[in-house]
Amino acid sequence: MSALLRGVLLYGEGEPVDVLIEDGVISRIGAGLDEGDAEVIEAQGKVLLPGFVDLHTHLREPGREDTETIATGSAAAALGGYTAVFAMANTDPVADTQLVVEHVWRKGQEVGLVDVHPVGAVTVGLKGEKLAELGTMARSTAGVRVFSDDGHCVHDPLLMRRALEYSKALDAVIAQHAEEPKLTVGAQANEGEVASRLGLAGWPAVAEEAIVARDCLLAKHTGGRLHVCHVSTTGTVDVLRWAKARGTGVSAEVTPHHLLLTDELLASYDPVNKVNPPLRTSVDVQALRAALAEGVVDCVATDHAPHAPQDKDCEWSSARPGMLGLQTALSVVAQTMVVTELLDWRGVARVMSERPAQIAGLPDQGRPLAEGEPANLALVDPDARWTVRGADFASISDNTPFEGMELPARVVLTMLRGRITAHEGKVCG
Ligand SMILES: NC(=O)N[C@@H](CC(=O)O)C(=O)O
Ligand SMILES: [Zn+2]
Ligand SMILES: [Zn+2]
Repeated sequence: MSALLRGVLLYGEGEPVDVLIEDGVISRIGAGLDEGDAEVIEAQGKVLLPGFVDLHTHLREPGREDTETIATGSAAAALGGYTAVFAMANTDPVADTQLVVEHVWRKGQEVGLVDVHPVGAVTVGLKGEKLAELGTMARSTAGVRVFSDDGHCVHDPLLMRRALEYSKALDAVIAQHAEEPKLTVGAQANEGEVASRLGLAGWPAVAEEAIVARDCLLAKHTGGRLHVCHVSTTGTVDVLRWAKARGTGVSAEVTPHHLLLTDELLASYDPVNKVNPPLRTSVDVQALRAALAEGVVDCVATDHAPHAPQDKDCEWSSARPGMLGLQTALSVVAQTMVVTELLDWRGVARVMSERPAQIAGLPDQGRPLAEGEPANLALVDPDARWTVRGADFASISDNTPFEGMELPARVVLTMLRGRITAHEGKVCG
């Protein structure tokens, strides 16, 4: 199978070129290439980027297939320009054994729209009491390299220390949901002026920052590798900058929603805006954007978190936290980082593809757009404008906080090892 992308801008730069894809790799790049028997895709003015890699996706299978499955989540990922996603371990049963991670891995392969890499739990049952069998999961067919109790914080410092020690031996990374549980009991919203006004119990920034600081010290002490999930506060950025300057093995992600939305939205009491960590202030949003541009925060991860209507269309306090992200990520990053000139398209490739692939140790993702490289690609229309409609998403759930918003830029084609997985808003294959 071969394809010729005609007239693309590599990373949105320079003169238009044609890109020939044969046998799963980029075989030629040049002007006016002969198509031979390749399928021609007219792509004048479109921006070609390496396929996106999401370090933080909730696919809900096994256990909550009423809200998302590996198949529907893979479809959403392909439509969003992703060629690899990391499926979080907070499923039912929890992905804390070889059996479950291999099940998720195999299902992802069967669906074949995106590489689904299972994240292994750090502790048995996400209970924070006993380390899971990290080595067994690492050596399994799934080859787990990212471990996380996401949804919960590994708050016991001794367990966190042991996990970081293991991460060295396994060439893995421990992805921490940084939330000191004693500081967030009953928390419903960012602690601050808005929460006080609305009468919602506060989730203070320090509950995140204290754990990030502690874990950076532990990562430095052990020589292990820490990844900080969904960074949401200005203080966390300061801690990360300090830790990186002293050579700590730490990386960090920010979600699209934390780059765009603030706690002012909570005035509507619409639980679609409830998420963990909570939406913060515009000061935090500005700090997160700057940190991503600077590289203090390494990458964007969606924290795509589908939820059933009964868990979202209810009272604020009983609603579950989480929001969809896969099909809006590129556009929200364009809105917050490209339109604002904080990043160019090469920068977008860095934060959505190259850095996440490096952090997770994926050798064939986030690669340069060059001859001989695997054809894992996302083609973006930089001039598109579109209106978000959750009901139109491939996800089973529709809990998008961006409903009705008009956003810039759109993924028009995604390719996994030379195979088209999504084209013009339709899933292929
Ligand atoms: N982000 C969320 O608000 N929810 C996530 C869990 C998590 O990422 O902590 C979920 O699984 O629903
Ligand atoms: Zn989390
Ligand atoms: Zn999550």
